[in-house]
Amino acid sequence: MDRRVLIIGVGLIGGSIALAIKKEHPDACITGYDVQEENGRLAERMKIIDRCASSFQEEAVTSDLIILACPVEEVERKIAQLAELPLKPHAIITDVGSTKGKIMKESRKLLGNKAVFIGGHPMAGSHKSGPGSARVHLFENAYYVLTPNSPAADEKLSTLKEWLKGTGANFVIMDPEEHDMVTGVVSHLPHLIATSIVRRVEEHAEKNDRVRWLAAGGFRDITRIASSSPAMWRDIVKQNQSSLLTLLDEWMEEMKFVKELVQSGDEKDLYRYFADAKQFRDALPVRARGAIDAFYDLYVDIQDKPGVVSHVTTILADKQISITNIRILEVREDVFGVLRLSFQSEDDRQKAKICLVQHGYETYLNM
Ligand SMILES: NC(=O)C1=CN([C@@H]2O[C@H](COP(=O)(O)OP(=O)(O)OC[C@H]3O[C@@H](n4cnc5c(N)ncnc54)[C@H](O)[C@@H]3O)[C@@H](O)[C@H]2O)C=CC1
Ligand SMILES: O=C(O)C(=O)Cc1ccc(O)cc1
Repeated sequence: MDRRVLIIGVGLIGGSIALAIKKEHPDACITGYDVQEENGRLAERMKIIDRCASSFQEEAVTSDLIILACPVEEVERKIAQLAELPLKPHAIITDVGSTKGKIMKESRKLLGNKAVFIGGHPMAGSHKSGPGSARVHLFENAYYVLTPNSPAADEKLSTLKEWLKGTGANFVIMDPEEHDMVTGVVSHLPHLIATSIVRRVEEHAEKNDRVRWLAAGGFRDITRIASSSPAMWRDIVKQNQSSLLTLLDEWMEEMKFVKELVQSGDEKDLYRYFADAKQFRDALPVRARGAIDAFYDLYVDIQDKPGVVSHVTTILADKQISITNIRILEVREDVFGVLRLSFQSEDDRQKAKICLVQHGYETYLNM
């Protein structure tokens, strides 16, 4: 197998793919190109990629594998630009974009080229972004959709799977239109709904500050994804417009039904509505590892006292527990804030929890 890989867009997904490729193919030279130069440099410093380049065109013509890992509108533009280049005859071009229909249509421009295009979408990720959040295990046990665009691309499927073996993902071939409808149902529409819930709550919070304090538990669970990259989601909605319009019509019907249910107050119907949803959700398969589990975060309530943050970090340093990220998240009525500590492993997170609790801190695994 040839050994030059180019990743265009070294953020959460590009960075995680780079780590997974390196794990299985340590000899491969992985170059990253990112329009935000600091992301490329950070990925290089973190040894996520071997080197970063300042022009993707120069790198593309000598690469055996090109992975487009930028927002999906940009994936389309990059395909058109790559189609103009004298790419290596056996090169494979793939992407990781959350939509496939428009990208696959655009990929026809590459058919005149001897390189092949195989669309890709790892069905795992997070609301975090940037190379600092990249994780080698992000895609473990997740489904990874592949959409080859030609018989020549079919022939290269096994080579691409070999490159991506380190992801630990389960590959599945899908038709691009079916992909966009299914991801519309399970990912893109839920994202719009989560975001709209946050916007409703924000409006209420402007009138009553207590809304902010009480926005906990369930609200946080169903709106976590609303903290994702706005640029990425702007592009997904633009690319999957037609599926989303159909799904939004269905959603409005569902809300009409819910309104009638609430209005009727019928105990049996209300119970059934919740029970049916619980039964379906409880039966959904759970993934053993990866995605959100790859982020070992611990939340700690901290009081408004000088030196409290350094007290927390000193307790952990004394126990030789490394923190990979630290952030003060929000202000509540009775406390100064919530500290979010990120660790490299579940083991570190559990150790940190135990020693912080011993020192009287209140900690949570989720917010
Ligand atoms: N975040 C997630 O959970 C998942 C995202 N995806 C897809 O992966 C792709 C990347 O998303 P993330 O890694 O999450 O976002 P990210 O924001 O972490 O990384 C995207 C990177 O692309 C770079 N970029 C933007 N425009 C560029 C351009 N013109 N040329 C070169 N680089 C450019 C950005 O500077 C950034 O570093 C998107 O297409 C998204 O739809 C797929 C599965 C999961
Ligand atoms: O954060 C989460 O739970 C996600 O669902 C992440 C995600 C975002 C976009 C995708 O195309 C696939 C996965």
